[in-house]
Amino acid sequence: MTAPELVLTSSEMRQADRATIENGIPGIELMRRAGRAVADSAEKLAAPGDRIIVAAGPGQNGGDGFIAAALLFDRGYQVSLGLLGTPDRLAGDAAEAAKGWYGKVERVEDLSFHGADLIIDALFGTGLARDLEGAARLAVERMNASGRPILAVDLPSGIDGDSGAVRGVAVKATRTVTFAVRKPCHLLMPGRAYCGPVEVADIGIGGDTLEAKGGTLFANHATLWTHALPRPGLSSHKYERGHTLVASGGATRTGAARLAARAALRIGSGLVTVASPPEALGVNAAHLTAIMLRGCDGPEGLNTMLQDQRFNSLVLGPALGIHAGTRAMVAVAVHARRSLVLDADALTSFEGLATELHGAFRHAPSVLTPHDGEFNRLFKGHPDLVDPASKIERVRRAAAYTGAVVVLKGADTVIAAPDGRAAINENGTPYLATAGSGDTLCGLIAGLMAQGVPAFEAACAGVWIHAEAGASFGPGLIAEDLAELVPGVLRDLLR
Ligand SMILES: NC(=O)C1=CN([C@@H]2O[C@H](COP(=O)(O)OP(=O)(O)OC[C@H]3O[C@@H](n4cnc5c(N)ncnc54)[C@H](O)[C@@H]3O)[C@@H](O)[C@H]2O)[C@@H](O)CC1
Ligand SMILES: Nc1ncnc2c1ncn2[C@@H]1O[C@H](COP(=O)(O)OP(=O)(O)O)[C@@H](O)[C@H]1O
Ligand SMILES: [K+]
Repeated sequence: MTAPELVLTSSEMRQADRATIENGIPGIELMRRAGRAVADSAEKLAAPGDRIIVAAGPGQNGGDGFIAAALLFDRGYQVSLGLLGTPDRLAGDAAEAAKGWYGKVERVEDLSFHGADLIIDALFGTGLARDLEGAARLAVERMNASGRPILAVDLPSGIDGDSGAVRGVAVKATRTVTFAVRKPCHLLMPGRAYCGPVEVADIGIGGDTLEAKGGTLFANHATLWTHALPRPGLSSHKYERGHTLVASGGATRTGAARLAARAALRIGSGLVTVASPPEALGVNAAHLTAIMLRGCDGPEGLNTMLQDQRFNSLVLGPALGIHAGTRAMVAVAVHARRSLVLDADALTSFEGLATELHGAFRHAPSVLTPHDGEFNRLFKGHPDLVDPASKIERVRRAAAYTGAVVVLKGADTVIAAPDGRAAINENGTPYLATAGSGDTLCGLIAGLMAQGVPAFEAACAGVWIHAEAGASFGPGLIAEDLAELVPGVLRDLLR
């Protein structure tokens, strides 16, 4: 089976580079391999003899640019190179690399990018330390304004490697070539949108080294969780496939729960029941067939229902109402120690009260699925959770704080577990931004947990399957479609 795709932060990557060097591959050799990968990638974007302009920065990213420039010159391209700063400031491997470039070293300020068939952006990589200003900023703005194709070395200059944020201004790359593994900025927004297609070049940093220095952050693909997906045995019966309970809102707010319930059933939960306030039983009954329905009056009603141990997975939140009653239902669910997915109103009801959730979810598999607004409301007053620039860091901290797996939704949904594992999702589509889409996601995750899938794997799989379903439909997608698309996605996964 293919291993999960590791993603390394800038500091983890530096450690992996260092370990590789200590194990006997000199830094300059790594840089030569990186530069060769850049040259090879450039050739895919250029025609023989084309004019290629390399913008090199003051660090090792610039060093990669010098190597690529020399190789491309040898391969018959017309190459010019402009440096940000002066050659005497180059240090380490970059200084060594610069010695192999026999052409003129221009000032990056003097380059005219309009004449280029291809620009190679080797200004900054993982060492970017502050916002771009002055000559660096101007160079990036001029590269972007030229309208010429740009190949970014490691990552588009101006993008923060760990957070994917734009530091003042950033190169809009046509394509990016990175080394060994992808970095968070290749998957997180807005960075991802600046990269173009990302090519990962092997420069000889071993899998063991990458695993040892990273090992907790992944791209969210099937390789991460497919082993955990439920596969019913020949003699399975429905009670072995779990029983998901979804709490419904009042008479005019019932659709969200039914969307979640339907998704739980489609993902394979053996039974699904909607727990409905008495006044909403009629409207729920009018719309449910395979899904069962039970009257459930608030926290006491839920407590009574949960005496039945067969309800092993719960969804609370969609359209449940923002009030103390919802908080009390969450308390009942937590006390009952069932697999639990909390979304929407169940999260917003704790606005400013996050301390009540501190460590609350340690004792049972639990998943919180906020979008940015819900996350910021929930953890208001906790700058350590809300302020970090990196989405990965925010989600990891929230998971550690609550003891739950946290899914921070968006175009770049990040899933993190209290033990530090995290995954970035990338197969979504903007068409998923439609009313009720999040409710469906809750049902998918709860339905997987009902079948015994651990919380982190259930959350990662749920997010991916949800996104895959949405992407397979595309324009015109409405939340009702999502659950119906799940069987097709599952069929491919379980093949
Ligand atoms: N041996 C290694 O570690 C390898 C490193 N490689 C390359 O090395 C890169 C990392 O190199 P570095 O750590 O030197 O970092 P960078 O080359 O990304 O940038 C660091 C340099 O830019 C300056 N700088 C940072 N932010 C600035 C700003 N906003 N305005 C102006 N100057 C700024 C710093 O003072 C420093 O001189 C990677 O992205 C990759 O391209 C590759 O050659 C593979 C091997
Ligand atoms: N631009 C986007 N690209 C990919 N996925 C998106 C995008 N915008 C929203 N989504 C996904 O759509 C879902 C919306 O959920 P949510 O905001 O809770 O909506 P609702 O409350 O209407 O159900 C989430 O899974 C989110 O990750
Ligand atoms: K770059």
